[in-house]
Amino acid sequence: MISVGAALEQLFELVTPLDTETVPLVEASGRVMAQDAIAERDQPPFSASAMDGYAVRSADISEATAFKVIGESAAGHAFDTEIGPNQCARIFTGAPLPAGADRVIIQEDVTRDGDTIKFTGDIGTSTHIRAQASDFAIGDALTAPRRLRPSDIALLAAMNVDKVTVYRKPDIALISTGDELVMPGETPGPDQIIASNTFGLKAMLDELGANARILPIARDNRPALELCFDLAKDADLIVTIGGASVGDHDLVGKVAADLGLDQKFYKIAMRPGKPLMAGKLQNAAFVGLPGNPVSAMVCGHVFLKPMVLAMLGFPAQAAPRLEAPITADIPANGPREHYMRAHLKDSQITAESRQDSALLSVFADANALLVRPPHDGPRKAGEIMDYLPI
Ligand SMILES: Nc1nc2c(c(=O)[nH]1)N[C@H]1C(S)=C(S)[C@@H](COP(=O)(O)OP(=O)(O)OC[C@H]3O[C@@H](n4cnc5c(N)ncnc54)[C@H](O)[C@@H]3O)O[C@H]1N2
Ligand code: MOO
Repeated sequence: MISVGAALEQLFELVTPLDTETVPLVEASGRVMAQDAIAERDQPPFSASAMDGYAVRSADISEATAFKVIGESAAGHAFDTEIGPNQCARIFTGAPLPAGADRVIIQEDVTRDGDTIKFTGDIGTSTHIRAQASDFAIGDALTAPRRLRPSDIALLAAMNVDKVTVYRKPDIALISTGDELVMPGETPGPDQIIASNTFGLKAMLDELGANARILPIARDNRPALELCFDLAKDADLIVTIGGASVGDHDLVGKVAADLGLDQKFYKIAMRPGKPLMAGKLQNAAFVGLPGNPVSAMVCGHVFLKPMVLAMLGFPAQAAPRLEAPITADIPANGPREHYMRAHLKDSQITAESRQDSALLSVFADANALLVRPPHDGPRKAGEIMDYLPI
């Protein structure tokens, strides 16, 4: 059995950043930018008023008691006459500052009588001006790789970038295996259960920016598995679930080998997740996950998510860990790195009392995986331990 870290290293060797595509800005949210986006203009493109008021020359302020209003600058309608001594222009928020003016007096501090304004009191010190390019300048870059958030989309729009080059979405084929499985919504026989893993994994991987496809369930026989592998052959990553262990009906490894799998490893020192296998199957990366529902999902967090991020151009690295004190004693760990289902609350972490890798209700209650190194000794309440947020 190899360690979790060694397994992850080998998994990273199976994937590379994918090719790119150009998408319209309206479809770019959540995608990972593959090329820097460059601002095509200054923002603001001119010095603009930040308030509604009057644009004046600050040099006049100490002397003059009254200013003559000679025109108006509104957003989208610049006033193109220079402001002279003791003159001003009516100005509105977002409007270009007329030549000559270098300060805006807000209208609350002014009385107006016809074309004349006077200050009513303390006008403060702010100029109420947004300088040209004070947000960003032409040529400024939003750098890749970057997962585009709504705030990035707004920035790109302001930069007048209407198309973005992003990494293609990883195409991931998810194959449940087992005679006992039916799809959600179907009527299971008395000895059957519902296939849950593919649905949980699809949700996890799609959220990360992949395009995960749930293939038909492969029954526990060679022709069925071969058919599903054939349906999956164009995928970037093929993930099987179940049939990975040592039972008589655990055929995934054997069938994949006969189809030409270049196997990198089988079995890792991890709990849950021991019977994990991986390799290259023709052009696709292949990962065979254990069937136990929590094992499959934990392996998704620990292995599949970092692989997908590497395909999306991010550095190949393990899922980042955080630290928190544990709320109760926990006994010594065995020889496998243990990813205990746990609940983080008020910055403290509590291992769930039941750790069976079949328990999806416990997994759904968990919001963290408490990580125990192999052979970790007993731990006391209050000790700081690593966890993965999930
Ligand atoms: N003698 C041994 N038995 C087992 C070992 C072992 O080392 N020696 N390892 C155990 C461990 S650890 C795991 S994990 C499981 C993994 O077994 P498989 O990958 O072969 O998975 P299956 O036997 O096909 O299924 C296990 C369990 O999960 C259910 N399952 C499978 N697929 C799905 C799915 N898509 N959705 C929901 N549930 C699924 C399946 O019905 C079984 O209950 O092996 C142990 N045994
Ligand atoms: O190690 Mo298995 O992956 O418990 O459930």
